[in-house]
Amino acid sequence: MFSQPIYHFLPLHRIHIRYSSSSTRWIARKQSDRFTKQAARQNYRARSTYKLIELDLKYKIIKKGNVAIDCGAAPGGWSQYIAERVFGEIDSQKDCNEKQRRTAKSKIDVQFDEEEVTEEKNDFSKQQDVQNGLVIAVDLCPIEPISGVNVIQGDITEHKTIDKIKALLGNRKANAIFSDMAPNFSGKHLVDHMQSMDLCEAALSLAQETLGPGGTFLCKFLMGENDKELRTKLERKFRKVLYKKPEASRKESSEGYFVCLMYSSDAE
Ligand SMILES: C[S@@+](CC[C@H](N)C(=O)[O-])C[C@H]1O[C@@H](n2cnc3c(N)ncnc32)[C@H](O)[C@@H]1O
Repeated sequence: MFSQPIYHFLPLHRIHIRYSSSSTRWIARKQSDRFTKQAARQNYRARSTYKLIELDLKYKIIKKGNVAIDCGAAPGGWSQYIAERVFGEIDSQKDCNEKQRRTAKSKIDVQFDEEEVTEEKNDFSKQQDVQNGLVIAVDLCPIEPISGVNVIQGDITEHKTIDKIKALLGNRKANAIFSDMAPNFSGKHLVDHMQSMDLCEAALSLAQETLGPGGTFLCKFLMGENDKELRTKLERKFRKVLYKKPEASRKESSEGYFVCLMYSSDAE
């Protein structure tokens, strides 16, 4: 008699979906999280945008007119913010957002400490202006268009993706390379850690091909036995390498970020 499932005829409030207790906790946590709410209010696609905002406010990574590459960019929160900085929307067209962002800044409560790096760090970026700005977002998954952002759907570990990035750069070098890439979680910490290390290596290899002198490299990694080795490698290429866990990064997550400042292609 019924060609469609019975719940099509029930009023919505009568439908009870059974969630497992871990899903219920996940939904509750997501709904109550202040960064999730803030992202919804400020139209950022991901709560993780506040990790980048905290690090950018602290280390002044992104400047108007910069060339920036965002690896593992989907759904696009980081790229939205990077584009706002690069094309200057935060200072001009989006006054309202700027006001909100100042609130975000005060809420994030960034402590400037002795590690703070001042304006002189990225001389290369001072030579550029807004018209020259270029933002490239790369991900395995599709990304809904973001104003001013060049999207490449591809795997960062593949040559053809690197070639597409280089084609967009032309003869320019990047001021900053970001990687918020994360593997598909297997649930086995060692496996996830090793895959995360591979993604960091792929992003670093991109940096070695495309980052200009004095440039910044910011990458997420899952902590584990090999992260010291990665850090040592980074220290050979960057004048300063800092480990950071931004406030928006969940305490229970094993992720951390390396903020690498002042790239030198000749260093070893
Ligand atoms: C945590 S999400 C990034 C969120 C993003 N920063 C934002 O603000 O919207 C991690 C992303 O890394 C991407 N990713 C993982 N491996 C990748 C690879 N080999 N190449 C490109 N992207 C990759 C995933 O598809 C996923 O979208």
